[in-house]
Amino acid sequence: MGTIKQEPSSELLEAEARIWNQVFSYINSMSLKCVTELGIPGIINKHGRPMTLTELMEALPGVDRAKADHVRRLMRTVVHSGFFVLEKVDSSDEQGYWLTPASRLLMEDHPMSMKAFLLSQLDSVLCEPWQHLSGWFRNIEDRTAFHTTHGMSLWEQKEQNPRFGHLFDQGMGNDTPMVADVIARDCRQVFEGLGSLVDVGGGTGTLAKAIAEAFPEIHCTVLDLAPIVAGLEGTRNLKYVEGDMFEYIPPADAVLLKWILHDWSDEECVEILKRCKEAIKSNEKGGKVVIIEMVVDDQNSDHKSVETQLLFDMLMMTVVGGKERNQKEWAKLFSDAGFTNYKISPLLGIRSIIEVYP
Ligand SMILES: C[S@@+](CC[C@H](N)C(=O)[O-])C[C@H]1O[C@@H](n2cnc3c(N)ncnc32)[C@H](O)[C@@H]1O
Ligand SMILES: O=c1cc(-c2ccc(O)c(O)c2)oc2c(O)c(O)ccc12
Repeated sequence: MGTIKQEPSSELLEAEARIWNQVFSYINSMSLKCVTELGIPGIINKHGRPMTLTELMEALPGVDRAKADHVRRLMRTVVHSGFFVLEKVDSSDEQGYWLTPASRLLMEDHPMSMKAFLLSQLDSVLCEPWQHLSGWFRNIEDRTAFHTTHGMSLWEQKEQNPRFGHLFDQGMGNDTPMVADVIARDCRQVFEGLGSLVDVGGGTGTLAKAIAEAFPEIHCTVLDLAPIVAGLEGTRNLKYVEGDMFEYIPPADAVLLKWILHDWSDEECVEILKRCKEAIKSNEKGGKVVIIEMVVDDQNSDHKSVETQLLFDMLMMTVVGGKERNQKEWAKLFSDAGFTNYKISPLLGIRSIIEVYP
């Protein structure tokens, strides 16, 4: 009697494939990092038309022609992920690599380049903490897995490791041109009519500078910690103030918080928001706080957007000890800090502009 061979069920095979796909998804990130480090988006752009593998090999500095087939396989992966397309090259049967909107943003000299963002996020300083996440869950001492890994906060690491510090600041800075563009074009009503604005935790002032230019009537102040703003020169309608947002925020018609509150716990956010409320209290129309952050929405948003928001939330938990919040969580913070009203405008992709009123 022959044995009956039991085929693995299709469900099992699907489960296996799902695990492979999830386990290897970091290879997508790292392949994209490699393509970016090799400068391939810029090389194809400079070429000006779809670029064959042979042409790419000729233009790639420091990569031996013997690696052509490896480059082809690398490119096949990032084409599959949607970062490049294969297009017919004029007057030949050959196909060449061409850019998509996403790979254009990885060119060094694109005005809204995200190259530094990619390189900073995939640096080993920020990847290593993920190896220690479960260890951190079992450890009640450390605020984050970043602490468990590096023995210090992200902000301390930036100071101690200038290579990483510079890379991280450049990566954060990558976000500003996109936000500044949307503010100046699609969100003018949020800033129009203000006489003064303080950008709390505004770093070296790239966003405040863009606002000061787009709205010449607004007097802008950048508040950040002393080491960040020391020695920076203002302009006619922009000045720098050193200080701690938990202590005191200078008075203004509006306070701007971009990517600040997601670094902090609910209790810390309420403290910051109370200082904001004091800062706007002398405004006769009541003033407002303008927050640029995500509002996590797992009910109405599409699957990919929610996934990106959840990944950001995990990043905040792991690197700084903050969190991304849903509408209910935001509403609670505002009411706990003594504000009476707020308006959420989802104008910035998966982020929103939240206007909060006393
Ligand atoms: C994640 S960065 C955001 C920077 C900028 N708003 C942006 O969106 O690019 C957080 C900023 O908060 C600043 N910061 C941290 N603690 C602060 C404090 N107690 N008072 C003022 N600024 C602070 C940091 O120096 C840093 O520039
Ligand atoms: O690791 C971080 C990365 C970023 C970041 C995200 C998307 C971008 O396009 C960008 O240019 C920077 O933002 C952070 C942040 O806002 C924090 O408060 C703390 C850590 C991070």
